[in-house]
Amino acid sequence: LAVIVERVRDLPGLEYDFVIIGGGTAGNVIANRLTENAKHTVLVLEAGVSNADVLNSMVPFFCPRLTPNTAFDWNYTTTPQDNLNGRVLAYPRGHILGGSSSINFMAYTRGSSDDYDRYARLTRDAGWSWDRLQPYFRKNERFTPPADDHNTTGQFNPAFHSFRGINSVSLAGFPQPIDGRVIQTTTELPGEFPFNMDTNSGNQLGIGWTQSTIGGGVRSSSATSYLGPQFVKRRNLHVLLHAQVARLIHTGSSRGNPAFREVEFTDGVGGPRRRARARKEVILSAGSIGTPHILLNSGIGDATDLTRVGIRPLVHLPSVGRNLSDHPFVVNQWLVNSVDTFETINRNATVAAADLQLWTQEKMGPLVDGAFNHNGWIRVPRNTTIFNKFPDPSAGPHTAHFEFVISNGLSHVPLPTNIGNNSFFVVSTAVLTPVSRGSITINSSDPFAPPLINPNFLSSEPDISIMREAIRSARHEELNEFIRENASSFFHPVGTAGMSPRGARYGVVDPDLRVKGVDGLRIVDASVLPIVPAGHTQAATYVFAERAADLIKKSW
Ligand SMILES: Cc1cc2nc3c(=O)[nH]c(=O)nc-3n(C[C@H](O)[C@H](O)[C@H](O)COP(=O)(O)OP(=O)(O)OC[C@H]3O[C@@H](n4cnc5c(N)ncnc54)[C@H](O)[C@@H]3O)c2cc1C
Repeated sequence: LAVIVERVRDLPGLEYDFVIIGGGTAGNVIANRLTENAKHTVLVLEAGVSNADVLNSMVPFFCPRLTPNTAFDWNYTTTPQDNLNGRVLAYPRGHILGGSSSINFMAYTRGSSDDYDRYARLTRDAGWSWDRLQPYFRKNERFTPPADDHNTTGQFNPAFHSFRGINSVSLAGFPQPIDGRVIQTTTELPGEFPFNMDTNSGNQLGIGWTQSTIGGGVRSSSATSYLGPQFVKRRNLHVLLHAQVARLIHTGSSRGNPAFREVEFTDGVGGPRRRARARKEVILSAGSIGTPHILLNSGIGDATDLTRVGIRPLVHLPSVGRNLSDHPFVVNQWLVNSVDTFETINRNATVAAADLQLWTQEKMGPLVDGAFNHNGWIRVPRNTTIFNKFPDPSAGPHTAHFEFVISNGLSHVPLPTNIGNNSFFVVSTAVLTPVSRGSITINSSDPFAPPLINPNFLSSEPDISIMREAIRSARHEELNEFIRENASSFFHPVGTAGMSPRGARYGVVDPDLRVKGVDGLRIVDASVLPIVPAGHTQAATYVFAERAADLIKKSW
């Protein structure tokens, strides 16, 4: 019996110890770790398609081709953004096994130690602190040589990395002509842009070499790693694709709380609805958009809001879908006279075909890397007046307020039509410590109608001030209007099913990730992070999932 199947008729049954909703970044970690114990049976319900043989998901340089508006994306859009001149933004999420780890830009960035220590403080659970999570970083990460096997001495610090985990991470495997100039800047302007040999050490500040979830020149996702060939042959693990979950079913009560141990889903795209049952727990891992959407569809959320759309409230949990935080992002580009930039590959079919042949035959050449070889993690200067008006929103002194993503050209295809034959140098900027909070809500009782996604970007003054500072340090003019006209998402939403201390009157899950006031249901994905870390969010998601797997195993 194949373990990854497309129809219910190919499953041995519909009752398992654990039913995991979403075969994404976190969901596949849980599936892997729980089935290490041969006695635990696990079913993963994934709405999206198979990742097998999806070339754009395998070839790192093709990552921008996976979103938006493809079969691998949920193709969500935001509500019109009041503070972005009313613009509606694409809001991609992976609709494919591996979830967003199969379509993301692969940057492996942990954030700062301060971020995790703040999670521990906010949840009153020291288990979420930087030090206590180190074993879980190590279980996740497998640091591997870059595709070109170059000498990486001085480009990362091995002391902070694991070479034995499951998910491959590597440095860039193809040199870009700008690499030397970026490093030269760190020696010429060490005050503003100091070099940091390893920005994943917990002290992230400075400019460093990008580490990415790539192994041997190929993307490493939760599907290729945690559901790799050595794991999917486990007889106690089943994965059902094209299974879109509509809602959780109330199955009586246990331990004094309503229990939700059944899941209603589609058997095939647009197919009939079926139900799966968990003897032990349902694990909701549908991501920062999918998870609150499914909770609301199931009657778990703000009772007044649910009643208004015709859904009977079963558990009044007003924080569901609130508290969305995401990084606003702006692409800043400069004309260059070089033609050895990304535009050449994206513009010239002959060059692209030769590069693809090199990748296919040898896993070498420019396609082995994603869209950047360097990132910078920077605090606004101490002498700015920004923090006279409002408190410093960062998690602590080792935490950046903004990020530089440094690219040898524009990575998105198709290229904008108004750039002619020009070539570019790109420093994108992101606010890492946003104060703005958005929401996921619904305006329909149809579980398959898309939710309303409002990241509410730049609705708080500190966010636009920090973005201004970020672009100023990358040298740009006419800043506010430029920002409102160009900012979009960095695709890092979290917090929509946030974790809070046990007994708190706000939040959606306890520090052991059980849904408050509910039995038989936990949430394990990026939605539980109460605040977005000062880093891209996959590393934190993987590490939270690794610890969550241990918490679940311990309780059974
Ligand atoms: C375009 C893009 C680029 C990004 N770039 C980076 C980057 O470079 N570095 C980085 O660290 N982070 C990046 N991120 C963010 C990072 O990928 C996410 O934070 C992380 O993968 C989230 O993991 P998750 O487990 O919470 O959700 P996901 O990985 O999205 O998993 C959720 C899964 O649940 C499934 N699902 C949802 N609803 C249902 C339903 N109703 N029924 C059944 N299944 C359902 C989805 O199909 C999906 O497979 C990027 C994200 C995007 C979208």
